[in-house]
Amino acid sequence: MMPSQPNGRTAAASPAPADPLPAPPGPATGTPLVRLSGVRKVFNQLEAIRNISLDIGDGAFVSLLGPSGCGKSTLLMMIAGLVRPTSGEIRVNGEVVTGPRADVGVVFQSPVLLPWRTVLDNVLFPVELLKLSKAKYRERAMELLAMAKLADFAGALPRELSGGMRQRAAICRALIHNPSTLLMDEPFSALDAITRDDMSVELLRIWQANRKTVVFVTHSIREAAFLSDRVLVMGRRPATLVEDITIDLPRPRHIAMTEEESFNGYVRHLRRSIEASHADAP
Ligand SMILES: Nc1ncnc2c1ncn2[C@@H]1O[C@H](COP(=O)(O)OP(=O)(O)OP(=O)(O)O)[C@@H](O)[C@H]1O
Repeated sequence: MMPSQPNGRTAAASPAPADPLPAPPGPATGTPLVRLSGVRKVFNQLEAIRNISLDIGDGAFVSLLGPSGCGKSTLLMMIAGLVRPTSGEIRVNGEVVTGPRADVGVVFQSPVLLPWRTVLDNVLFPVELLKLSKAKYRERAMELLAMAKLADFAGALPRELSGGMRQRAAICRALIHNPSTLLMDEPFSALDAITRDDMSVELLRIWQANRKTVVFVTHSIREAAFLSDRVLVMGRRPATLVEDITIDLPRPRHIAMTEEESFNGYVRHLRRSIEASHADAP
């Protein structure tokens, strides 16, 4: 039987931000970074999400896993402040979410870079939206691009980049203003299998260097098991959380680990959990 208790890990100290923004809260405050209380979402007559309550600890990597249409993106967009819950409450850093927040970065399925801007200017775009000084953030942008192995492409236009490179640039853009929380909605789903594996390892490297709290939406069981500290399995619509599974595999993780029995045990367990929760779906 797999362990299925909430993850209580706290983050290592974040590197000092190279900007004047308030630093993310330190570890072990006792307060979860993201808290959902009785969250429900109804679209017209359709109940998409039913009564989800959930705490996500500071620095955790948590995946929302479930089949297409179960409500994963809706839940993520509510945490991002881009969709309002019908009832219930969402808090990030202790504050009720009422709209998009500067301490939350979002990475969408498609990288949506502005085609006429260079990679560097795309990464700096949130800085402009937040009316912060671009000059102050330039160095940080170059550091992020170097971390994402894109330093040589800072002056390139998005069309000169591969899909994987564009998605890495979008991740840099989401990190530029040093948000404490990174929300990712199936960011690798358009990539081929090899690039997807490479990007997963890359994301874990970036996450470990920056110690963000990550909420990652996927319908890939393997991807969820490989990346996460904790996988939340979502049941069919109206979505509820059917299982909360701690992935107790060592870090740093390497793709070779996906061939090990311990990894495959988690994959089998997650698959059974999804199958059981969707067995009587119409
Ligand atoms: N703006 C909207 N208006 C009406 N219904 C919506 C809206 N957004 C989502 N829904 C419905 O809510 C349900 C959940 O959709 P959602 O996109 O959150 O699922 P998902 O699990 O992310 O799916 P996928 O993996 O295919 O992206 C679906 O039945 C969808 O049709």
